[in-house]
This record gives sequence, C-alpha cells and structure tokens, in this order.
Amino acid sequence: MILGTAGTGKTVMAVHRAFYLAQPGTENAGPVLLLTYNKSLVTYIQHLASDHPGDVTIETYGRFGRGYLASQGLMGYGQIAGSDQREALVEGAVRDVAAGYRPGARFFTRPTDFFLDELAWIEGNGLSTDAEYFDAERVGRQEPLQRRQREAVWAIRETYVAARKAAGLHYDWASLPSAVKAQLHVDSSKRRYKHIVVDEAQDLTPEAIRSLAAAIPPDGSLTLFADYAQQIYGQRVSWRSCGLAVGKVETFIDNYRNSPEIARLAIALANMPHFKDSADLVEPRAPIRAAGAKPTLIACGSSDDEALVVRDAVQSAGRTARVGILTRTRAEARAAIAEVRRTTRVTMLHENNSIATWQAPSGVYAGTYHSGKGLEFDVVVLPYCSDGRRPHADTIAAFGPDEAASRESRLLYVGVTRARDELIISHTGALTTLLPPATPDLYDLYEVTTS
Ligand SMILES: Nc1ncnc2c1ncn2[C@@H]1O[C@H](COP(=O)(O)OP(=O)(O)OP(=O)(O)O)[C@@H](O)[C@H]1O
Repeated sequence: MILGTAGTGKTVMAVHRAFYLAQPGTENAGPVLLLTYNKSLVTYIQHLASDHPGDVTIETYGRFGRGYLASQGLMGYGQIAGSDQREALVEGAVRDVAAGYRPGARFFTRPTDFFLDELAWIEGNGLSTDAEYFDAERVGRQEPLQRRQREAVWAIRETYVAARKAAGLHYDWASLPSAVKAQLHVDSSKRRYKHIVVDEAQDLTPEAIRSLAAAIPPDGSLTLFADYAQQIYGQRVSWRSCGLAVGKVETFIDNYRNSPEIARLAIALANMPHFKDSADLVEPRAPIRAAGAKPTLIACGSSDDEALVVRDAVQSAGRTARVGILTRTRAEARAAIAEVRRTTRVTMLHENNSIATWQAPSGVYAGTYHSGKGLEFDVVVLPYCSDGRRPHADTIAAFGPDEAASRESRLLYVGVTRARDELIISHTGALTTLLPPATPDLYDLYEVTTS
C-alpha cells in the first residue's frame, strides 16, 4: 500500500513498478495487470509500454472484471446495466417500496442520487444480507440512517435487483466486483496475472480490492497506490476495511508537481474542518519546486465575466502551455469556454479518451473535475467557485450539508492540485466556503466587473 498526496509521483511509480515486475530478468517476474481509473491514462501508458519488454496489460477495473467474467462464461453481451438503466430501475424500486408505506413518507422523497449512492455503498462493501447492512459501520459524515430507513433501503435493493435481473441485466457496475470475487474463490485454474498494480486505488471499492487480492497466486503481489484526499466517487471508504494483510505501507510526501504557492492553498484546503474526516489522509508537505506566483482569486460581477476571465487566462498563458479549465459539471465547462472557443480550439476532456494525460501536448482542455483526475496542466482555471454553486444544491439535497461539503471539497482539491505553475480561481458573489477564505497571504486578489 502506497499512500501519497497529490503530485507525489504515484502514477509514475505505478508504471515503473509494473514494468519492473514484468521484466523477464527480475526475480519472481510474471505477467502484470496495471489498473488505472482513467481511460486516457490507459491509452497513454499503453503507448509507453510499446518500448518495454515484458507482459503488462493496462486497463480499467471495469474492463478487467467484465473480461474475467466473460472468460468464465458468466458474462453475455449487454448484461451490465448502464447508468441510465440503473437510475430508472432504482427510481421504480423506490416507488414500489414506498407504495407499501404510509402515503408521502418523507424518506422516499429523497433524490434518487441518495438511493443510488447507498446501493453502490452496499455493493462496494460486499454486504450480502440485511443483517450485515444493519450492523455496518461507515467512514465519513453522512447522516446515519435509522433502522427503519435501512430496512426500507434493503427492500429497495431487493426490488431493484429483481427488476434488473428480470430485464436480462445480470450486473451493474457496482455489483461486478462481488461477482468477480465470488468466481475467483471457486476458480482453481492458473491465474492469468502474477502481479497486480493499481493506480488511483482510493476510488476502488473494498470489494474490488478484495477481488484483486483473489486474482493473484500465493507467490504474486498486489500493489495499491492511493490518495484518500482525492476520493471523489461515492461514500468514503478505507483500505483498512478490506480485511487484507498488508505487508508494508509506504507514504509519498514529496510533491513534484505544484509550485509551493499552489501547494500551500491545497494544504490549507485539506486542513479545513469539512475535509478532515478520513483516517487515511497523508499530510501534504510543501514541495521542493522553485517558488512561483500565488493563486489568483478573481471576484466577478457575473458569470459572463467569469467566461471573460477564462478567455484572458488562456490568452496570457500563450501557445506552449497546457491549460486546464475545470468545473463541476459538463454544462458549466461549456459555459466557461463560451468566450475562449471563439478564437481557440478547446479539447473537451470527457469527449476524448486518447489525449496523452499528464504529458498531454500544449493546448486548452476543459471538463469536469472528475475528468481532470490524474492529469496535470501548467495553468489551471477553476471558474464558478461561488457560494451557492459549491457545494451544488443537488448534492446538499441528496446527502445533507456536511457530507455535501466533504464531497465537493475533495473535488476542489483535485482541481487545485492539477496545476503546476499557475492557478486562477473565479467566483460571482461570495466565494464558496469550501475554499480557504480570500486572504492576501494565500491569494493575489482581483475584481472584474464588465456589466
Ligand atoms: N521522482 C521524481 N522526480 C521528479 N519529478 C517527478 C518524480 N516523480 C514524479 N514526478 C513528476 O511529478 C508530477 C506528478 O507525478 P504523478 O502524476 O505520478 O503524481 P501522482 O501522485 O500520481 O499525482 P495525482 O495523485 O495528483 O494525480 C509529474 O509531472 C511527474 O513527471
């Protein structure tokens, strides 16, 4: 287990370790599976691999799980529910179960996101009976559910699974790891991979990690690289809950990416009260890089002004820089580039799986914080960091204000730590309370109002 904060070289080391373990001359060498979250990272690492000897397969967990089950004759074509199908089926299950309760029971009026998240958490932790679910402990600041509420969630889960299977959808992505683990436990054939190396392991569920532990032979190895400050999917989990006998825990604390001024903001963010609820966080250390400029914080008169800030940031960055414009939603990303795209080509991160990730060519990239995961840019612009937008009203409605703050500040942490040299943050009205307050020790402060 390697725990490290942002920019400490986890991806770089994961690649080196994978190729080392696969090198025919290495003691205990064997075929290696290198898992990473990001499809664009898969593409880039595959390109690197062409220069190395040794048998390294690079893919996402989903691809591995689906492929393994197919190899066992357990996965037919189109048997995994897509996210829209899952959402519709869960909505239906909530309605069906609510019908058995008194009309208008408030619990069932919660946003579907809440139920989707709770069911994913159940699957991710491998809870297969109601008794296990009722007793389960959790990490994070999600408001605890009452016993009766958990009973209702379990009934929704059973109804959903039955409806999904009736529709010919044997799996959803959340249930894949349990199916993989269960099959590996009865599969005594020779393992395909001797070693498994995982980058961004904080976003794998405990069940996914357990399934990987079951996928290697007794003389193989499993290496996990993770930063729990960047855990941005669903409820927080701890690798400690996987029940693995971890031989060695290393921590990476030297940040090679961010300028000291940018890292200082990231450290201040990670020290805010709503951030600190995980036992696995590694305290970031100020980087060893040369000093640069403080992050720029720009108070704007309107969101149109914010699009002008983005345009100006791109213009002053010049042609040789890699610029990343990161927002919470795709719609925000499109609005943010409304001005800049009149004169400059912008690559949307989520529409292009083949960009060469952290060593992407110079240019302007835009997308969600999620799509920026694992990547780095010379200049990062984070527009719309306004109170009322961060955390988003939908997240507050689904998870309550404390949990929403906790989740969305992790997204901002990912955004802030993508920047190598320059970071520009803008907001309209008050600054979000998720970021450290607007003080001149952390930021260079500006105001822009055109209208
Ligand atoms: N030992 C090193 N010396 C110098 N530069 C390094 C070293 N290790 C990594 N780097 C550089 O530091 C940057 C961050 O590395 P990398 O992307 O591997 O970090 P990471 O820990 O995976 O980050 P994150 O979790 O934030 O995505 C990259 O530009 C990489 O080339």
